[in-house]
Amino acid sequence: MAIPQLTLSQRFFFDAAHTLRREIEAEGSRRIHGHTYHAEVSVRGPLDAATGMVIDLGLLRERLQAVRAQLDHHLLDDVPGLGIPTLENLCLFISRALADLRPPPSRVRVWRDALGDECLLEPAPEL
Ligand SMILES: Nc1nc2c(c(=O)[nH]1)N=C([C@H](O)[C@H](O)COP(=O)(O)OP(=O)(O)OP(=O)(O)O)CN2
Ligand SMILES: [Zn+2]
Repeated sequence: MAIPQLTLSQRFFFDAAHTLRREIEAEGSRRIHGHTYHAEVSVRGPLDAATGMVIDLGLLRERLQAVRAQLDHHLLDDVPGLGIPTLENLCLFISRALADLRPPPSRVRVWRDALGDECLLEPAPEL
C-alpha cells in the first residue's frame, strides 16, 4: 500500500522597509518605505507512525521565528543573503534558510495584502 503524503503549513508575518529600483513608479519605490509581508511555509512528507506527525509543528514554529527575526523591522536592502528585496527573493531566502528541515519546505509563499501581490515558490528546491 502506498504511504500517504501529507502537507503541513504554517504562517508568519513581518513588517519591513525596503527600497526598489523600478522602471515604473520609480520615485516612490526608490524612497525607503515599508510593507507588511505574510509568509507561508509548507512541508510535505510521510507520516511517522511513531509520532503521528510529518514534522513537529513546534519545531517548525521555532525555525520560522528564527527566519522572521532576520526580517522583521529590518531594512531588507541590508539583510545578508537576500539580494534585491522583492517578493521573489524573499521566497528564495526563506526556502534556503529552512533547507535543512526534514522534510524540507515543499512550498513557500510570500504576499502583501494591501494590493494582493503574491509570490509562490513551488516546489521549493533542495538548496
Ligand atoms: N515582481 C515584483 N514586482 C514588484 C515587487 C516585487 O516584489 N516583485 N515589489 C514592488 C514594490 O515593493 C513596491 O513598493 C510595491 O509598490 P506598489 O505596488 O505601488 O505598492 P504600494 O507600496 O503602493 O502598496 P502598499 O499599500 O504600501 O503596500 C513593486 N513591484
Ligand atoms: Zn515596496
